[in-house]
Amino acid sequence: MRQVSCTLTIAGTDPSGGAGIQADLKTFQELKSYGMSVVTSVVSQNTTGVKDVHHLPENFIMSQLKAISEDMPVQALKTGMIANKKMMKVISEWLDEVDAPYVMDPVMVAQSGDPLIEKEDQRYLKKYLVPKTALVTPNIPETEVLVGGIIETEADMREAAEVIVKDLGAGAALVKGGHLNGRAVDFLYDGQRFHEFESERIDSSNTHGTGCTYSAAITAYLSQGHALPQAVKEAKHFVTEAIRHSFDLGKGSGPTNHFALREEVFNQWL
Ligand SMILES: Nc1ncnc2c1ncn2[C@@H]1O[C@H](COP(=O)(O)OP(=O)(O)O)[C@@H](O)[C@H]1O
Ligand SMILES: Cc1ncc(COP(=O)(O)O)c(N)n1
Repeated sequence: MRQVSCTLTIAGTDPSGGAGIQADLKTFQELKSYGMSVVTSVVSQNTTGVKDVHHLPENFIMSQLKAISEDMPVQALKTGMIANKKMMKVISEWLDEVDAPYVMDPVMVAQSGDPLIEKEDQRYLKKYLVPKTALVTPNIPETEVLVGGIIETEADMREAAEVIVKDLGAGAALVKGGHLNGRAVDFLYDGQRFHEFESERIDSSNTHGTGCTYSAAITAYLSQGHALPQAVKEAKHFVTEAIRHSFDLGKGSGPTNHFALREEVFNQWL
């Protein structure tokens, strides 16, 4: 019988295809994992920003989650945009029935600056979801919300990663440095030690969906049995190449290139 790893994303949509559920499914597919998705919010957005948002009722989110868990295996899962407390609560309840590593991308604001989660509900991510994670992957502004403080240096990033694990109860924390100047470095704290993942900073404004793509890639590698530091290392390579070969599409911050590791496709474009 053919075996395949199954990965699930629970997130909002991006009709322009660079972020959210669409980015997650493209990433799963590229990394040879069978992708599944549960929509939380339908977001009308493109590379320039968010136009409108329609939140699905929490009972409908639960219905989708049950449709997956009563029928399909899940080897690893991730969450992206979860707009409000009611959604967080049902997802948290459902997670109690699932035995698979859970990666949380604590999405709060789109690259364009538009909010994707109700501000007063941000704190409920910590209460309902962070303690159930195998990994949380905040960028700098999200880290500041999670730990309450300003992150300006690499030392601050490391300290925050430790707080997210030791005080907030995450399984591990990957604090991403894309929003700081200088090298693009991320710090993983796994409860025992730090791991550092570095790449050169690529001169590109096409970074729409980088956080989604990165956390989806980590999820795909975890579903295939990689240990966490190895999964992050491979995913960092994937997202770096996706930024390096990103598409100049749209009028705003363009999407990353999920084909970037495929030489045969890539050579055709050169
Ligand atoms: N210009 C860039 N060059 C290389 N890597 C980058 C660049 N911008 C972001 N990254 C990397 O992309 C990943 C996503 O980072 P970040 O921008 O911090 O998150 P988010 O997309 O959630 O805001 C991280 O590994 C970060 O280091
Ligand atoms: C539905 C959804 N989820 C997440 C993001 C964040 O992506 P990014 O910060 O990389 O623009 C987004 N724009 N839309």
